Amino acid sequence: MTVILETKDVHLAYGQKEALHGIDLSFADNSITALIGPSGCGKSTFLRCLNRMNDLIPDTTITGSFQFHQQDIYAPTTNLVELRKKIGMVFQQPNPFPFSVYDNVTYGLKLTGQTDRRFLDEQVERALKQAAVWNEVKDDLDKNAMSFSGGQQQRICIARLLAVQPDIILLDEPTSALDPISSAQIESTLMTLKKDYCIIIVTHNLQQASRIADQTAFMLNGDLIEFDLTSKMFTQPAQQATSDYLNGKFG
Ligand SMILES: Nc1ncnc2c1ncn2[C@@H]1O[C@H](COP(=O)(O)OP(=O)(O)OP(=O)(O)O)[C@@H](O)[C@H]1O
Repeated sequence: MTVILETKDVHLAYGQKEALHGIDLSFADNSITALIGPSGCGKSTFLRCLNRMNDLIPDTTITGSFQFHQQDIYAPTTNLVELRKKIGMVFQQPNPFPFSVYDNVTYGLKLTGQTDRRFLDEQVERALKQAAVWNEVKDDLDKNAMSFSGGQQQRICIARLLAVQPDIILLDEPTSALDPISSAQIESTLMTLKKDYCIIIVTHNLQQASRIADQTAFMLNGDLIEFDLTSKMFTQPAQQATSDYLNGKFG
């Protein structure tokens, strides 16, 4: 596995209040990393730093190093549209655009000027197959994406992101709004996708982290407490706080 994204000494403050106190993490290709920790510990804040979504929040100060391949994510020359194509994000609530499945999945490609219908058709099929939702929507590509179930909408959103060929997929509690069957389908989709992508997922569901993540990072009050192979952390955590959290003593 090759590390493609590395952060060092990441601090983030909302106004005067520091929410991240120096986070060092690295993320490898072809792997899933889970970010876990109690509510308010900074998981989503950290995740949003990785494709500069926090830039949209006023009065936010971010310092530290973010190396994606050999590129500094926060360099003034970074093209944010390109960055977010390479490091895409899936949110807690499925958020398809209120138009057809086809137009959702081709949205990013059309933004880059792609108009060749055959190419777009191929990409729609590829992305929906990769997101494991093709069989359920292939006869309804013209139907409004919002008319599908929550789980299907979430996989359509994953397909929308895959269409522009990202390197990294960020997911912020992607299954917490879904029923158990839809959640299991998303988990299985992610397990397949990790063969081709680097996946970073924020989850409150410890069983989900233990099922799908190769590495897990445990955060607490804006600090990174422990980062290790999931199999190791869940059986032999190095820190007492990790053990207490995994055993449900707080959180
Ligand atoms: N836009 C914002 N403005 C000000 N403070 C914020 C903002 N977003 C988050 N915070 C604060 O930053 C801290 C970390 O929040 P964050 O949402 O990153 O935690 P989290 O671990 O993802 O929590 P949860 O699991 O509940 O989603 C919290 O104290 C939160 O109140």
